[in-house]
Amino acid sequence: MCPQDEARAELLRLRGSIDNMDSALVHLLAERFKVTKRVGELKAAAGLPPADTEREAQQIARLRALAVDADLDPEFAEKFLTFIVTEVVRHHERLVAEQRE
Ligand SMILES: C=C(O[C@@H]1C=C(C(=O)O)C=C[C@H]1O)C(=O)O
Repeated sequence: MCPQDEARAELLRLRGSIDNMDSALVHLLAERFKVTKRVGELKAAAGLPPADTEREAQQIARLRALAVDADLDPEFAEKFLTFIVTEVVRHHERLVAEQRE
């Protein structure tokens, strides 16, 4: 096999692995959002605030430490978590608004 064909074959293998991990991420996120939906419903029913910044600070500190151990950029880990949590809190706020309607 010529070097380009070898590179193409390796590229295909690597992309297969990337696709598997992207699938796992989507499934993990779907499960996480199912659980946070239950948390949102629980909080809305109990009159608790949609966001909990103390809990978020703990999660950020924990994920940053995990990222360092895993050789992942902790800034990226924090941005990724913040992106997800922002969306979760938006869902929770919508639940409260719907309850008021
Ligand atoms: C899920 C919760 O609600 C919000 C969303 C969080 C999350 O997505 O991890 C964390 C804290 C809260 O701001 C919670 O309070 O646990």
